Amino acid sequence: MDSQIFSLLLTFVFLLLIIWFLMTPQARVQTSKPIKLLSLKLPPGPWKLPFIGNIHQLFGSLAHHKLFELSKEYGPLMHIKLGEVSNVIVSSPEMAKEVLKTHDMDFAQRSAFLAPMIISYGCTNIVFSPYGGYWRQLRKICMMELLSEKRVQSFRRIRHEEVSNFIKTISSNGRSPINLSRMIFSLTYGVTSRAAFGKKHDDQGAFISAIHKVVELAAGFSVVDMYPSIKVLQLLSGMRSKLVRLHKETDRILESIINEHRNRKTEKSSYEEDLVDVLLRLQKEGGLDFPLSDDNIKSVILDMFSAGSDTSSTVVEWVMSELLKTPSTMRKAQEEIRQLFKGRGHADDSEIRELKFLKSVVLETMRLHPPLPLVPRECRSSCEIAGYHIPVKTKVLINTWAIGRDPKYWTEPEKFYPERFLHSSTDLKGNDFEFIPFGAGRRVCPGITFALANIELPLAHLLYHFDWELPNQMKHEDLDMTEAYGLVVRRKEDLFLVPVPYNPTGENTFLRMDNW
Ligand code: HEM
Repeated sequence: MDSQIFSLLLTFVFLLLIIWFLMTPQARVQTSKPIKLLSLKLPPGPWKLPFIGNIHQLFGSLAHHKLFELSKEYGPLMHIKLGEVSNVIVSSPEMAKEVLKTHDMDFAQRSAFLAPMIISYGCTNIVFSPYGGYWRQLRKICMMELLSEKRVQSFRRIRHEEVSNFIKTISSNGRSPINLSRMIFSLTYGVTSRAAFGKKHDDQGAFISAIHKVVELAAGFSVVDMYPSIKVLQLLSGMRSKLVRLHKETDRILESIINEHRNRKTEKSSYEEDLVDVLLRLQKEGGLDFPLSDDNIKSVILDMFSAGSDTSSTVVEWVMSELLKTPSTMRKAQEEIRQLFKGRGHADDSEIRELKFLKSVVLETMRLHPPLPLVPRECRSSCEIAGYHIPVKTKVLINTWAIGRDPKYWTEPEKFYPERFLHSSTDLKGNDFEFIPFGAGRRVCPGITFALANIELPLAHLLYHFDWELPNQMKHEDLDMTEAYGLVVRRKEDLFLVPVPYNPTGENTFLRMDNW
């Protein structure tokens, strides 16, 4: 947990104790309800302090690190209490399989908390809507229409144009250090904006910055989410007003985009449709079990950005960081790409997909840096796992960061060694429980194809067109790999690098990208 959250927590713990004692006896009985559950055979866990539970045990480090450490002592199915909220932490492939496969139905839901309630129109988005008919319909729209293989392919031109501009911008910078992190995030948002809205919108900057803030606030570890019954905290912490402001901003922008699309005179072919077009068409056609409202459309579009952009960008950022740390692996990846691009300066998407070593590099990076290290679920109906009782409404966090480091499955788990994936047929859809960066089961990520296209293409070009150096003669081993706090775990410090153009034939290969 970062220092900002730590100081916020300390302030509020004191405040909370006062509020708790001032509460009526009736209300105190209510907050003591979850404590009663401890008399059942819950999974083991560290001793809980009154009122704060195990909050203090998450201080000093990021939650997924601390939880991994605790799981070594208490086991792969561990019970902790954060304020009022009961949490079960899953830290091994075996337990993940139990939760996400054997008991998939029981855990096919996420806990609603304040940020998605306010930002995503009362959790009517795909990510947070409760399991049931509404979610099933949205999910189907997602799989069949928005994120299907065919749709992702239809955005090929957009990806190529954006990557081409990205590479040209880097090359125009000469050999001075660039903030590669910022450029990667802006590239992914650019591609997503054009895929969702058809063009880069005038308000794109404001929209992206609002989404960034939403992702920051949506980790679910804020005081307001740990004490959901003490509503006054939402006001005292300023969280509610911050979220309401962000919601108004994103809603205003999405409203104007929807109106713009509605007022457009010309019809588009299905191949040219952007995501807003698709959703408006489905709204007009009807045929769903519920009328698709404008707010439903907005919440789905928000998902595409909030669930899709930072996650994909952060993988590219971590790949570049890991390759900078291990120059021999960087060279190996470059050799493979340079062989494929030889004489052309580019390659087809299908050829890039066949780059075995690049793929292994991406997988190994996601093993060590899963963008969502704690996959959130909720128990829908009480059940038994490994002989322990999991009460309904328990929050479940699957620690994919810990699972990717399980020494039973990974030799030298902390080592960045892409070769371990070279001859394996690793499945990303959640069938191999020792590697589940996209989750598993009914609520597995539906954006895998879209994500991989947005990761592999820019990476192949970054590695083909440039050699990379660290600024100020920094040594590779000194590159800081500290993670930042957030729902999506990025680098704490932006990645500044010096690009050295690679130009084997002496001609300008960047220009060739125009004919790509
Ligand atoms: C490297 C990139 C990405 C990673 C690592 C990632 C990871 C995840 C994970 C772990 C989940 C939760 C799965 C579970 O509960 O089992 C998830 C859900 C989701 N992801 Fe992704 N994701 C990525 C990219 C994307 C993209 C590009 C999109 C869309 C444009 C997307 C849309 C979604 C949605 C809508 C859900 C909610 C699914 C549901 O609840 O039914 N993701 N993602």
